[in-house]
Amino acid sequence: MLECSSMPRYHVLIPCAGHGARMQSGTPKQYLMLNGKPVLRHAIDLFEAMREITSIVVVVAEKDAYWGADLLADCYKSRIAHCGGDTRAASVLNGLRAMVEFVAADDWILVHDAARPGIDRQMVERLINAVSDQESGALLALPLADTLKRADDHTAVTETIPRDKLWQAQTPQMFRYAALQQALSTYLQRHPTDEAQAMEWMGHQPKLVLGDLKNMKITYPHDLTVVAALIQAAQNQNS
Ligand SMILES: Nc1ccn([C@@H]2O[C@H](COP(=O)(O)OP(=O)(O)OP(=O)(O)O)[C@@H](O)[C@H]2O)c(=O)n1
Ligand SMILES: C[C@](O)(CO)[C@H](O)COP(=O)(O)O
Repeated sequence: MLECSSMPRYHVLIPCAGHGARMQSGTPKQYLMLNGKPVLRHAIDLFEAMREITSIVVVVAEKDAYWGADLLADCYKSRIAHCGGDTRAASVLNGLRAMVEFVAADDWILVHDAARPGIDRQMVERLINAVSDQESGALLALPLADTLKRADDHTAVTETIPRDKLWQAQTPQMFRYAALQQALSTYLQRHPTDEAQAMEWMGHQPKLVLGDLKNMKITYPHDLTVVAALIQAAQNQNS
C-alpha cells in the first residue's frame, strides 16, 4: 500500500461478478444491452469522464464467460480484476485487496454496483462533497416513499412498519480504503448486504446523501425497461 498522502484520491470499485438470478436472463444483467451499450459500460463511461476519479477497478467472476476486451475499449483509467467472490461483499473485499499496490490507506473508495447504470455526475459530486468534512463515509440513498408492510409466509399483513427516517440504500457507497477493507474482512461471514452495513458494525455512522430514482438497481426483468426510460428522459432533458 502507498503511504498516506495529504491529498486523498478517489477510486471506483465496481462489483460485476453477480449471476443475476432474479433477472432470469441467460446473460448476467450487467452485460445486457441498454440504450446502445452494455449496462456495465454506463457507469464506467461516467467515472472515466470525471476528472475527480483516479482509477476504476471492475471485479468480475474468475471464470467470467461474458467479459470481452472491448468492454473497456477507449478507457484509460479502468482495469479488470478476475477475483469475484460468492457474495457481493466477497467480490468487493477481493477487489480492495487487488488494489493494494496503487491505493493509499486514506484514499476514498467509491463502490458502485455494475447493475446501476443510471448514476450521474450530479449524484457523485453530491456524495464526494458530503464526505469532505467527516470520516465515517457516505452513501447515496432515497427516503422511502411508500407505506411499509411486513407479511407472513402466506402474504397476509402482520405489521405496518413506520417509515419515518427509513431510506433505501443505493450506490456509490464511499469509504476510506483501509477502514473499508478492515470492516469487510472483519464481518464478511456476517454477510453485510452493503459496505455501509459492515462499517456500521464497526461503530461508524455513514452519512446518507440523496440519490435518485434513475439510480435504481436492475434486479428484475421489468427494471431494464424502467431504467432505460429514466436514462433516456434525463438525456432528453439535458439536450
Ligand atoms: N457474488 C457477487 C454478487 C453480486 N455482485 C455484484 O453486485 C451488484 C449488485 O448485486 P445484485 O443485484 O444482488 O446482483 P446479482 O447477484 O447479480 O443478482 P441476484 O441476487 O438476482 O442473483 C451487481 O453489480 C453484481 O454484479 C458481485 O460482484 N458478486
Ligand atoms: C448494495 C445495494 O445495491 C444497496 O441497495 C444492494 O444491497 C445490493 O443488492 P443485494 O441484493 O443486497 O446484493
